[in-house]
Amino acid sequence: MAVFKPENVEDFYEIGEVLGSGHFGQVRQVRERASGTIWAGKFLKIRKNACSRLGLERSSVEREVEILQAVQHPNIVTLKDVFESRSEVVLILELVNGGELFDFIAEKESLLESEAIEFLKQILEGLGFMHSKNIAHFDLKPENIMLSDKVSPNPNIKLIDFGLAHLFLPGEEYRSTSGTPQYIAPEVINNEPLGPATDMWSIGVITYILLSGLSPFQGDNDEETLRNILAMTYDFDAQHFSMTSSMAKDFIQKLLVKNPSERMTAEETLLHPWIKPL
Ligand SMILES: Cc1ccc2c(c1)c1c3c(c(C)cc1n2CCCN)C(=O)NC3=O
Repeated sequence: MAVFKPENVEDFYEIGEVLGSGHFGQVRQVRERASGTIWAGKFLKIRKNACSRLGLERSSVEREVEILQAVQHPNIVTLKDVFESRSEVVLILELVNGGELFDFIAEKESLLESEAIEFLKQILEGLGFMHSKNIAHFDLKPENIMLSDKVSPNPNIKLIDFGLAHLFLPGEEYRSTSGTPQYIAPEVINNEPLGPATDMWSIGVITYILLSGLSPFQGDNDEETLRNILAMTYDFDAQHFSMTSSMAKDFIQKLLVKNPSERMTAEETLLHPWIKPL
């Protein structure tokens, strides 16, 4: 069982404003007392006993920590420290100040293909590194793709939030129906075995959104969205894709493939002519 620091996190960090919250707990700005450096503290409520339904299983937090410790890469947020009290685990994470890719797109409606390619190259470098270590993210979406800063012309991309990530043991079969409807692959909906290819479907959806501002399968509610995914009812809306290159559409079409084994891998995407022109 992993041992996290039993000291009180507030002895080492001054707790600041809330940056975000979710089913897991909260993410807050924290200031390291010794150095003044600002980090992101992810405060996770832990179940006190097997019967309680509130909070996360400690084992799932251990898994997230183990995965974060295994993937040190310029495009993946780094984990600095872990503290534990009776009912809470606190992950001290690299602060990524530039906000979500989601907001960046919202402000610009959609991106130039050259801008989208620069973002995707970094996302795929980080993802390819994770997949090479048999780790899949399983919650890729614009909210979990952060920009290092808001000002530089081509900000650094960081993948965050490994709460649903999984480290595959050789030959292991893994199923999960977690994730966000708009971005999940058909095999998730069908409760079939998942793998790194499941992340690649999400990349196809994210690319479609980056280039058009539209979400390919989104329906009026989650049920309709899931039906659209299984029916593969997406097209390149003439109004939003009239200026999009055929290479870009080919890239998306090679990811939004129902059979996971026929989808491009992260490595193959980095060699696709749209991403890596000859
Ligand atoms: C400046 C800012 C604003 C909101 C942030 C973060 C940083 C942030 C961060 C992280 C996570 C897991 C969630 C975060 N959130 C919550 C929203 C993420 N989609 C993280 O790991 N580092 C962050 O900076």
